[in-house]
Amino acid sequence: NTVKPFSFPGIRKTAFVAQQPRPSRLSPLSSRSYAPSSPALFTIPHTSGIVSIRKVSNVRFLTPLLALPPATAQDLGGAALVGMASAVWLKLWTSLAISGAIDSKDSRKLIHCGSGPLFLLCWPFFSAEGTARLFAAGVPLLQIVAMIASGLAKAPSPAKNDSGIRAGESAMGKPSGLVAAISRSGNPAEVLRGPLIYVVILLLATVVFWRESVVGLVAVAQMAAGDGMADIVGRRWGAQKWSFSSTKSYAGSSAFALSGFVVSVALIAWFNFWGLVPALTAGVACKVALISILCAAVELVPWGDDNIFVPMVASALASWLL
Ligand SMILES: Nc1ccn([C@@H]2O[C@H](COP(=O)(O)OP(=O)(O)OP(=O)(O)O)[C@@H](O)[C@H]2O)c(=O)n1
Ligand SMILES: C/C(=C\CO)CCC[C@H](C)CCC[C@H](C)CCCC(C)C
Repeated sequence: NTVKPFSFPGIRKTAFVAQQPRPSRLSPLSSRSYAPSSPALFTIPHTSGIVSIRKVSNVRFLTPLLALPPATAQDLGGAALVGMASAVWLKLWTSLAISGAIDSKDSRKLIHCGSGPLFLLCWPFFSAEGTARLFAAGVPLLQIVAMIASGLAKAPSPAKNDSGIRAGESAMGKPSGLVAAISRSGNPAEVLRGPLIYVVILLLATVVFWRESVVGLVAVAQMAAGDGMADIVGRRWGAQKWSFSSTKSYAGSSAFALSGFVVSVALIAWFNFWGLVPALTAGVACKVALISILCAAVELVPWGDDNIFVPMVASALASWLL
């Protein structure tokens, strides 16, 4: 690998892009090469023109990164940035849930809807090396460790104020930030169920599918956007229930199919933009629509965990149809 500097005219910044030889280790889909290179990850402010690698190495904090092979530096930097973005994302919803600005049910479902797709949106910023997926997988892995630590924490004692549950608190008392934002009742043990399974699925999608296949994209979109929106929409506008269910509504299932479809298609278009997957054709869009409808039907099944069954069925259907 070589490092090639280039400048953006008028922006007065220089980016360093790892110019990688077409990796033979990647799957046939990737090596078919839908794009020339990975995007620039680091931009280094400077005052004029193109800077040399020696000048950049004067930026102290970058020196250890520059000593690494460019692809490794890109993946390490990428994982650190995505990890930080993840912390900011969770902090945002946690603060809103704790302050009482939004209901913890909504913060939980908005985190559910957004985390998976946002994480996938970051995948193109990693290098084309075969090990890149392992660096990316470090983000859900660290999250799993944090969730196990929060989940094993002692449940807080019930709030002393019997007049009601204060904003940001629950029947279980005042839970920790993450627990407040992603558990239903404020019981830390709940983090070890649906939320933990969700992040394990993200980890598996990263390691197993990575960005060379649309299967992982579709599976995560159905689990995150589809299932999350079914709840958000169904709880508000889901008065008309399915005849066989007292909780699941037509509105919820329609929101599932529509959001699962829109987010799957958007992710495929994003990955195609970076040249990582083939262009979205009408045929592929129709198949994704069918997968979204079938996953919405799976969500109606009253047993099992949606965070397991939905991505399992979605990945099986996507592997078969796409
Ligand atoms: N097809 C669906 C799915 C969900 N809902 C609404 O969303 C709520 C929660 O549904 P669901 O996610 O299936 O319940 P749980 O799995 O128990 O909740 P969670 O995912 O938060 O664990 C339901 O009560 C219902 O109001 C709906 O109307 N139609
Ligand atoms: C509440 C959840 C599921 C319940 O059905 C989702 C839990 C999500 C995790 C707490 C957070 C996962 C973060 C991702 C690993 C990384 C997101 C990165 C992105 C850039 C925001």
